[in-house]
Amino acid sequence: MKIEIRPVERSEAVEYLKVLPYANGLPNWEPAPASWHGGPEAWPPPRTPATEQQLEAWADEVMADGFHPQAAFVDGKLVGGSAMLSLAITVPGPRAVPFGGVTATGVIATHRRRGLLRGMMQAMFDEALERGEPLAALSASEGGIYGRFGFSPATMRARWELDRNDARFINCEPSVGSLELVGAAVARQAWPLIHQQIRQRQIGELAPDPDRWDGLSDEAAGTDGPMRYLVHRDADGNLDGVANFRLPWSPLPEHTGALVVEGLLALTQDAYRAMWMLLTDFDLTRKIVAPNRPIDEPLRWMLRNPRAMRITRQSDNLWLRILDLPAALTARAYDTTAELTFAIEDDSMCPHNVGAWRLAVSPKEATCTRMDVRPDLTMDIQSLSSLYLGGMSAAVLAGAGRIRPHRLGAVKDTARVFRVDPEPFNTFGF
Ligand SMILES: CC(=O)SCCNC(=O)CCNC(=O)[C@H](O)C(C)(C)COP(=O)(O)OP(=O)(O)OC[C@H]1O[C@@H](n2cnc3c(N)ncnc32)[C@H](O)[C@@H]1OP(=O)(O)O
Repeated sequence: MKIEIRPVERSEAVEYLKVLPYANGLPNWEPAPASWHGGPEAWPPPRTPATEQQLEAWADEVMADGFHPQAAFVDGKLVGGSAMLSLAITVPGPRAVPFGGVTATGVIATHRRRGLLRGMMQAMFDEALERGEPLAALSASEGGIYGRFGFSPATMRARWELDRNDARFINCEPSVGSLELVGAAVARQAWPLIHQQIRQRQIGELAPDPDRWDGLSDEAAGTDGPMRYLVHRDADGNLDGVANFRLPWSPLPEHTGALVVEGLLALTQDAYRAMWMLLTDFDLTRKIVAPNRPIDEPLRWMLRNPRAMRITRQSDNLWLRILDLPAALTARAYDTTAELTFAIEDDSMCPHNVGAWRLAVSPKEATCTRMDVRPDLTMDIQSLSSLYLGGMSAAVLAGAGRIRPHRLGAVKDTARVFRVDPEPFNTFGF
């Protein structure tokens, strides 16, 4: 059996697409408990294979700038594919840092568990490092696969529910701006405009693809009905909030009357409050469901009864992988002045990260250099990747034995250096 891992050429792009589950109408995602989404069903797969015409159109996208596909060939036959997108993520500073986003991944069922994904992943890591991308990231289809490649959760998300009768606000003052229900054409303009400003301050947000919001439409989607769009304008008429919601129909009594908020971004507290006040008191609905929200949603603190907002699922969102340790750690900023010393003990896919490091930070600058004395703590590259955006607790990782301190106070110092507030969050994946 001869295995070859290499980038795809245009003449092979359709074959590459044909190994991907979604192009075959196969499941692309772990079957989530129904509670993850608004309705009674987990997100269904496309169910039917892509047509030759669709594959030809997608093949051009495979060769586009910024999309870096790799394929695995066994005895000359293309049996696996994966790709990295060159994107940017907002890290503490806030600053935009380039990263390689792993996407469009699959190996055909007859050729799995033979190391083909590992081979493609290594090739993609090496290429990302050559392009100067110090980080890789992904959304994991299954939680048990990607840790072995050095990825670890760096942002989280929550699904919550709130009964309409319990949605009583502490401050009910009317907004100084105005709300308007709009069509998809206005929403397609509002989302990029507002997201672009949010991305400049929200740690974890990603630069969108140019066509990210093209799919917003007024057409009905099965039993979900059409998506509805709400915008908020400030007192001068400038857009400062946007939300997408739907009112799905369900045959199950426990799911009827839900208003599902698929996305909501606000630039001001006034816009945030005004949009939630309308969405949580929509006539002829019973409860509000928000399936993809930050775990530190301010709405809870606006309610007279904060317990009424029930988190019904909390899960990992973006998984991060530090590829180039000193470049990554000096690309973000730090609020404090401190010196941390730590060792990374094992990183077979990026061996240049292994060893002892000294990270010296201040609000003005950060340096990260090798050292040869005993460091204050030892950790794996996954733990450092989870700490990087500032959303994970060093104490929890130490409690799990993933960070091993060699000095009293070393874990507390690590937490102080990396932690950010509010929690990192990304509104969408890739
Ligand atoms: C980021 C995204 O794109 S998410 C989409 C990912 N795609 C899918 O989930 C589609 C269905 N699955 C597949 O096509 C394949 O199983 C893939 C792509 C996930 C893995 O491809 P493979 O070539 O089988 O992986 P490979 O053999 O390199 O596995 C490397 C390691 O991961 C393990 N592994 C692979 N898949 C899984 C899995 N589904 N669950 C648990 N472990 C797994 C292997 O056992 C192996 O372990 P080892 O390092 O201890 O030897």
